[in-house]
Amino acid sequence: MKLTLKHCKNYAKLLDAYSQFSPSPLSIKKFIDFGLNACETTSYIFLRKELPVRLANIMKEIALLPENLLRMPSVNAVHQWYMTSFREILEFEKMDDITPRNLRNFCDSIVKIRNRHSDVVETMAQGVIELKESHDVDQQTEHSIQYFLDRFYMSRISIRMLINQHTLLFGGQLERAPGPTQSKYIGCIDPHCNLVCVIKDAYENARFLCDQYYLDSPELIIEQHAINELKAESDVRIVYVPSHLYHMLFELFKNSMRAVMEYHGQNEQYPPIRLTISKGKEDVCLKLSDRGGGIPRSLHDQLFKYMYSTAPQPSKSDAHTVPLAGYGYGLPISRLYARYFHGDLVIMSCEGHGTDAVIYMKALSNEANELLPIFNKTTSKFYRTGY
Ligand SMILES: CS(=O)(=O)N1CCC(Oc2ccc(-c3c(C(=O)NC[C@H]4CC[C@H](C(=O)O)CC4)noc3-c3cc(Cl)c(O)cc3O)cc2)CC1
Repeated sequence: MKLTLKHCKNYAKLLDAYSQFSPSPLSIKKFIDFGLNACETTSYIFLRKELPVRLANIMKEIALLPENLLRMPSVNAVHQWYMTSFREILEFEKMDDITPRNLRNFCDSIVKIRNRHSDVVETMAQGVIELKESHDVDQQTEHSIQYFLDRFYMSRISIRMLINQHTLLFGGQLERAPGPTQSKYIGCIDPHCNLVCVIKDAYENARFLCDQYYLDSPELIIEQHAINELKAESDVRIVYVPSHLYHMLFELFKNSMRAVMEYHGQNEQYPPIRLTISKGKEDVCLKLSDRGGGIPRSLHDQLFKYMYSTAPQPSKSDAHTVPLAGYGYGLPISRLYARYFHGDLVIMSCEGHGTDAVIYMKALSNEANELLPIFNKTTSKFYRTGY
């Protein structure tokens, strides 16, 4: 649909209108309680407002990005995807009657939006590279980009969580096996997530890559400690989104394996990665400890940067020495997944020895609230002044 000037003015007004609302954070408990007695109409009425609110809040920040970045082809493409998705979802706010047809069209529409945005992370990374290759990037711009991308990817995690819950609960794609449903999940949430199962899955997949590249890999030793409930043989469980936890663990195992294999060279015996699971009253912690020689404290912040000011582009010729500065977004986005439900991901490295990486999660699902970026005057001020 061609956007006339009138349309653009209308959308600018709608963007302002929806960005005046703050996103409404949900806890894992609220997701579970709703999913146990799920009503599609209730979910539709909530989402047809909440999705445009969350889109509008982050779109206002996209508009505040440095001009040079906003003009990059890849960043412009992402901006267009957001405007198209915002326009499409608003169509449902205009509908008064709620019919099975409208509910089905809504489901189809949010699946289309999810698919449209599937390559946003890679496309934004390409936009940052386009900027670096065409402009000198000062420190203020780099800080603005770091600040924006943390908020932008957190917003994207939250929007995809809402879409996934609705489409998994009501999308009807999953053919239910006859008789009592086999799936214990509530949408993408596992109410009894066995941590050891997710840990072993992430470890085996990271180990496969490590074996392919280094022809060997460090072993994994797991210890579990939990107050009260843990009997000798049972595994620690938590109400969580296994795919989020897998993403974090896979990234951390890759980093530990790379450090250990690079630090110990052609050793016959590589020191194992030790993973400690602890469940307290407030926190569930997963600590990965490796003896990969660690990194200097001065480089800690580099690990979480989306943009490298100094590291050269890794040339194909020296592919065997994978630089500290990678070009993924694995670690910063893993930290966002941990923070999304009010947890955290912390790296503590001791140069000359090794690194501890700790994933903190909330033990109680009613405390695991979404952490959502909110557009307001303070946000705008940061983009203008940098603090
Ligand atoms: C942005 S990203 O998400 O895409 N990503 C971040 C991750 C990065 O890869 C890695 C991997 C491992 C390491 C690493 C080293 C290491 O490498 N030491 C040796 C260098 C010490 C400085 C030395 C120098 O002075 O430059 C040059 C050698 N030591 O300890 C770790 C380590 C890190 C994490 Cl986070 C961990 O969880 C476990 C670990 O053992 C660093 C970087 C790709 C990019």
